Amino acid sequence: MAIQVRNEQPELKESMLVASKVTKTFVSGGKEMTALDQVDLTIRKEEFVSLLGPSGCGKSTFLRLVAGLDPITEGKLLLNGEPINGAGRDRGVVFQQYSLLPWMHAWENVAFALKKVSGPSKAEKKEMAYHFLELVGLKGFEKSYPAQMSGGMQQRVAIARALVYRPKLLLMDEPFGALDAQTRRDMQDLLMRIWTEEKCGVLFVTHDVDEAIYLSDRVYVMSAHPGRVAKEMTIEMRKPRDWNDQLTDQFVHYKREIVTELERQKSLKNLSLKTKA
Ligand SMILES: Nc1ncnc2c1ncn2[C@@H]1O[C@H](COP(=O)(O)OP(=O)(O)OP(=O)(O)O)[C@@H](O)[C@H]1O
Repeated sequence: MAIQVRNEQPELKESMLVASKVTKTFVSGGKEMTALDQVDLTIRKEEFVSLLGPSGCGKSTFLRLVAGLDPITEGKLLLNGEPINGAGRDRGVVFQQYSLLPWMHAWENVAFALKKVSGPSKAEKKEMAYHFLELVGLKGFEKSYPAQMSGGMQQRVAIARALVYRPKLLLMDEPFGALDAQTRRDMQDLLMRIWTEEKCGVLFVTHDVDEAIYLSDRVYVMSAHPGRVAKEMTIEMRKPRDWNDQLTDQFVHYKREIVTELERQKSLKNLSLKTKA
């Protein structure tokens, strides 16, 4: 049953993803550990939202909750008004590790995501895989094996695989973390182009402040352990952006604000570690 969002919160009404007081605890070695504590976060339709924060603050945990790979412990996590209850084709996920099947061609890796989809024929699924490989700039490499491709190319295949069933929300967990600086920049521009064409929402986890500002409509900065939302910032720079935008006063202003918050979180974390010792 769809949960009604209260009228007095219009920003929640227009959001495709609503996290309200989401808490996640893990039990490990007989001890309970709170990874996320009352996280409030929204993503509007077709909005690009990044999640930044110190290592271990729960960014990946949050993304896994939205992907439906783990259940929340407390709070509300709604996608289009419905509680998230397991994985679904309305969400595509890209991790840092490409996890392609090495014995399959690039196109077969993409089409594999459609394995359980009834409707399109085998030939149509192949056509869809070819279409998305072209979208990510891999026309001509459809029959390459993962081992014959660079890291950047493999990640393009993984992105094509996540997009092939046209998810409404793309979830990306440090997708460019393993790539060299130049490939990473190319992939950021590719992602911006895809986002413009595919018009899906994006939840993007990264450690890279420049990357978050460059790509996002909004950035959330999380506090160190347990993860809470420490700061939310709207990036009011026109899109699509290009590299010159990173040299503007506006960009530097956003960067200063975010880095200051990250440093604040780091010192709070160190203080709490010292107090515990
Ligand atoms: N399955 C699990 N069982 C127990 N603890 C877990 C599990 N998954 C994550 N955690 C713990 O939850 C906390 C948050 O982890 P998470 O990986 O979400 O952080 P992160 O912000 O993504 O870190 P990083 O930036 O280093 O990738 C960590 O303390 C981690 O050890």
